[in-house]
Amino acid sequence: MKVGGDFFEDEQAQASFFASVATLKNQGHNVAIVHGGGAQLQAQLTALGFKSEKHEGLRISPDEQMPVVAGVLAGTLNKKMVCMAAQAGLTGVGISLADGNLAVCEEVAPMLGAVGYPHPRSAKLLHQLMHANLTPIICSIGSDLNGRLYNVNADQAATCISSLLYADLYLLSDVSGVLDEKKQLIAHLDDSKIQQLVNSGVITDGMIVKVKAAQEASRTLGKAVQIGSWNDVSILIDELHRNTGTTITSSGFLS
Ligand SMILES: Nc1ncnc2c1ncn2[C@@H]1O[C@H](COP(=O)(O)OP(=O)(O)O)[C@@H](O)[C@H]1O
Ligand SMILES: CC(=O)N[C@@H](CCC(=O)OP(=O)(O)O)C(=O)O
Repeated sequence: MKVGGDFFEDEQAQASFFASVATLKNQGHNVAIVHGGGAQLQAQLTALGFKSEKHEGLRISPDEQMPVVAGVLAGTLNKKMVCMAAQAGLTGVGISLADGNLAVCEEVAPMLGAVGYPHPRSAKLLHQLMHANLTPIICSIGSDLNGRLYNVNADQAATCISSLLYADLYLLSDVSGVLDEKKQLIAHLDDSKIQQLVNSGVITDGMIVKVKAAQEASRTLGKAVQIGSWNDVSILIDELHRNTGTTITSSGFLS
């Protein structure tokens, strides 16, 4: 499960999300959590006098800004997530994509600076943590084999983790799912419909990155991916595969 958007500003959502994760664990499901924090990172960069812009939903991240980027995402927010988990009775272990050889990053484009695309490497650490009844809480900071740190979009980080675990993927944000031009929830999207909605400007900004990450996960895993709200996560408990948001299926997906 991946949480992003205003999650860090909403204490009620945090409590109910982690309570739901605890219930899922008690029901015998293993859960790994990936988190974003773009809004909090933006606020910290601004407070420190850095200008920060996004290109097609990805934050341009000069290497000299990486201490702040990593400080917020892998530091403050990752540890806050571990504390929230503890309040729900879960023992979380906060890690990054760079830990345990989970992933190796590749620079996306020189003009974006240290923005990385994560290639999955080893699920060993995740399996060991979950086997020990610990909940992995993963931030979207990665590295390459030369030791350069990268800022990874958290939806892409979640896709990487789901493919390592062959796990069902839930991308949970502050919207109920993908919305149409009348702001109505779209129950199901496939490749051609996504392309159409992106071309017509109905899907924009961070949602473009999110649907593309969901498409990639659906293709790799051969199963549907959910885009929904962390507010609805408790509904998932009774029926894990119930769709409360938008279900994404991509070519190669076999039902
Ligand atoms: N068609 C759409 N449906 C829903 N949200 C959309 C759409 N197009 C753009 N958005 C925007 O995308 C945002 C979610 O993407 P993003 O902010 O990157 O989420 P997160 O931080 O959870 O990854 C929504 O809050 C909304 O402002
Ligand atoms: C490269 C890139 O764009 N990285 C993201 C990482 C955080 C993120 O994705 O947070 P949300 O899920 O809350 O949006 C960023 O800097 O905002």
